[in-house]
Amino acid sequence: MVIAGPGSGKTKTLTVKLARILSEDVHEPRGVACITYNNECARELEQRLQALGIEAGERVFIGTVHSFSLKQIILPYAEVAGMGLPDDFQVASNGEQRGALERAYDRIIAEGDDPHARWRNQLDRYRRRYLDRDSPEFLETDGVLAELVLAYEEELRAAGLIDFDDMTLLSLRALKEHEWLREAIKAKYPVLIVDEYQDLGRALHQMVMGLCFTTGIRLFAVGDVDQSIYGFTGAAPGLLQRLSERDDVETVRLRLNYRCGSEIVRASQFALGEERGYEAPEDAAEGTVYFHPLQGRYEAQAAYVFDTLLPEALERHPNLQLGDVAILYPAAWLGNILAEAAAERGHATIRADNQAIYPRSSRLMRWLEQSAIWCCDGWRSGNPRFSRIVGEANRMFSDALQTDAARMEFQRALLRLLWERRDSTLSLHDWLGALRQEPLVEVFSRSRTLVDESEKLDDLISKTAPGEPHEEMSLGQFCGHGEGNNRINLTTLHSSKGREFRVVVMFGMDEGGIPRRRPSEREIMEARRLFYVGFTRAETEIHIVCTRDKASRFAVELATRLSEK
Ligand SMILES: Nc1ncnc2c1ncn2[C@@H]1O[C@H](COP(=O)(O)OP(=O)(O)OP(=O)(O)O)[C@@H](O)[C@H]1O
Repeated sequence: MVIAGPGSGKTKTLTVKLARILSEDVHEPRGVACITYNNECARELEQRLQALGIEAGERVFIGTVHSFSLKQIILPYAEVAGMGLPDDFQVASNGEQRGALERAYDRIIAEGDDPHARWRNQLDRYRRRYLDRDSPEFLETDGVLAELVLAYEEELRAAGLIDFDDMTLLSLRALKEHEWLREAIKAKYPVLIVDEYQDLGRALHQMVMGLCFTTGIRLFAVGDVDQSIYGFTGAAPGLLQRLSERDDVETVRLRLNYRCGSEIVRASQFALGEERGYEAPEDAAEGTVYFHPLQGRYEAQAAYVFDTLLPEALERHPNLQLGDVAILYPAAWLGNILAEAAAERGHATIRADNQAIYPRSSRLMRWLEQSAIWCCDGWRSGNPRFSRIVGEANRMFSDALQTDAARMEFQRALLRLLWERRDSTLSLHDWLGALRQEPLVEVFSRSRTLVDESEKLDDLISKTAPGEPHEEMSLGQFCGHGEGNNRINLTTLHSSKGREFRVVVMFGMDEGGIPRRRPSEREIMEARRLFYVGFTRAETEIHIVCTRDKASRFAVELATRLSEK
């Protein structure tokens, strides 16, 4: 287990280790399973592995704990493990989940309030917190919630559906019950690799305990308790600590931060409020921390970022490209203000938050971007290669493309379609529509797991339709073709995790935003870690933009401690 701070090379170590294990330790047909927090992290790992000459495929599973549960446990073993699912079960869409909650609410609570606003988060948290449905903790900690959870799960099951949390819960239950299932997983994947352990929650932790410490799968995990920012989704960073303290776990701690300039590394520990002894390597550049207490509304502050802060940074670093710059903010609505200000000045942006025109973390969307790049230029440059696009499709659509003949037919249809549309000026709407119509329609109709993803595609198709706000969007704009590395990154602090940029602007660093209004002790601690995660994305310059007189307590403390030196 590697426990280390930001920029210490955890992800780099993990990918190199994975590559070495695959080429030297684990021989065909066995492989390695690598579990990470979200699809964005999975893509990042796949790309880094590719740079080492390793394609994810038959022998390497890279994905979230949900996709591991679904693809490696539920789909192959639901029936023999007696999971009680119908043969043709489906993954519930958002609408179906809402329906199940409404029906469960009417059965159990029925007080006339909005079940989604009032109960959804509580329900999710309770389900992730208490995994064993027969345990006294589950049944007694909150009797009403326990009943609501049971009713909700019954409603889903009655409709032949499972949702995301079910994936891990059902898998965990089956693994606990059946030693043969654990042995089967071990036969296929004698090594399990886990990235971002601190954010993965109880279900994964219990899976790891069963698969690794009972069944004997080798474990390699990396994490950082200080970067735990998903408490609200059930992350429990204490589990990482507990694992590292076991006698049969060797824990390695890394001290150097290779990413950030030395001044930024030093300041980052003030941002966290803990002295961790992290340092930059001896030959590291210094890096600079800037504070910008501003007056006025966020619109005016955004104008300052684009008209003053950014031009000055570009002047200091003549080879800086806009793609090396990221603006981070605590909530997506601030991203709207920034996106508008950027557009008014003719800057292209890439947004990674839930207000983005489509969710960048979606696996299908990433695949569509890659296919679009192929149409714009990849068919000529080999970047990406068509075989890679097909490989990813085969993995993503594995439950719909089960035979060689089906895969071949899909590949032919896809190639024909993309080949005829090698033009970056095509309307995105038409391109997506054609893809949806031909190769994808079959896949979606045969798949039991892609309802959510197909809804995202349909949503994007309607947002780009004639008369809609994004009707002008071209294929090239969709995938950033021709803009090189010139799109400014706009992202929430949460989505900036794991990434790095030469210049980072932390925007809206105000009380009420980070932490939120009237925070609990726990929320203050998590907000501080979020502040720290954002801060440590910067290589060369970090800019804290805040409202004068309203600055976040974390920014104030940081400025005070830096001025004390
Ligand atoms: N031993 C090393 N020597 C030089 N550079 C390194 C070394 N290890 C990692 N790096 C570089 O440092 C940067 C940070 O590495 P990486 O992303 O793996 O860190 P991390 O620990 O996963 O960070 P975080 O937790 O903040 O996401 C990368 O640019 C990586 O290439």
